Amino acid sequence: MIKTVDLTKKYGDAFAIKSIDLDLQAGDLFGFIGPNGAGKTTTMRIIATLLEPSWGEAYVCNHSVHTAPKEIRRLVGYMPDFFGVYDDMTVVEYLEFFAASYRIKGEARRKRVDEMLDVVDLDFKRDAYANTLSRGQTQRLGLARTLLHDPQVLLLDEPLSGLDPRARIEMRNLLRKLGAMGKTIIVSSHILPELADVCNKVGIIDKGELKQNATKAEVIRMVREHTVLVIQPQDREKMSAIDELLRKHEKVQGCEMGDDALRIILKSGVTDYSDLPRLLMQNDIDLRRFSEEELDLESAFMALTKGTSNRM
Ligand SMILES: Nc1ncnc2c1ncn2[C@@H]1O[C@H](COP(=O)(O)OP(=O)(O)OP(=O)(O)O)[C@@H](O)[C@H]1O
Repeated sequence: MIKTVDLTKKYGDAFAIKSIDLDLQAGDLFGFIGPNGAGKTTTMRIIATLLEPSWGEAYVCNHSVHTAPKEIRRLVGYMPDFFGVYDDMTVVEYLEFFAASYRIKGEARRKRVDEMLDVVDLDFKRDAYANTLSRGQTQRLGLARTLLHDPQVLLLDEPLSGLDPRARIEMRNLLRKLGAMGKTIIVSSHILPELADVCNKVGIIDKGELKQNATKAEVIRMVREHTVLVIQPQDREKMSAIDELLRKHEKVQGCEMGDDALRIILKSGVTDYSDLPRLLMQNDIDLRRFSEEELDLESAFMALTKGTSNRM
């Protein structure tokens, strides 16, 4: 659906983005994550054919941005991070205005606008002036506008930015809904936990370079140097016995005692720990929990953009 090859944009001697390779399939919801100035907007604007790359290729449904920008514009809906609304237009008028610019006419236009108001849950504001909407409602209106021509691909630049917690939840649900409609979506953010929930693929970009580009689970796995196990015995009294047994085990680097479970940090590179539960059971320790600790996307991001994340 979306493919970029060696996509590069330079301003003078400075690289805004450097050799970005993306490959997204229909239905992918790609979280494009990076600090301010990392190159997210530049990448999306090139894919939307609003900016020319210095070199490299970007394709949408096999159409190149160089040779088929018109076809791409029909397929893509781009929502910038900030957009103006006209002071003297109601929500319905605003959407009808943009629907008209897509040459959607008459009854079909009214129907389309109503459908979009329904999708973004803004029908109750249809007759309100667009400039009286809250930030969350304005973002939803922007999304409705982006959806008017029924694009297959959505490029959403920081749609969560500036939203209060409730509006973020609503926008996240909306992203899920659009994903379920089969759209291919790139959504940029530096707000990580919110995106982690909704996307299936993640690209981490920093200083114009794509540091990781994989499924969410793969990114997390790649940055974890040590596997960490969480072990909880049936009997709390056995915690120190576990500590004693495992602390000196050849695969274990260290043990940390918690309230009712232990964190066992394995040595770097050790991924096979299948002998450990057996060892514990041979020593009469019944287990309530024995699992690998999950690393969240935010920690993975911090590990990958060390030293730069303070710019966020
Ligand atoms: N017109 C321009 N002229 C010169 N440099 C530019 C121009 N547009 C962008 N840049 C630079 O390119 C880099 C990438 O910018 P971009 O807007 O793509 O980042 P971003 O990840 O979208 O950041 P943000 O989250 O702040 O929107 C930045 O260093 C920026 O200063």
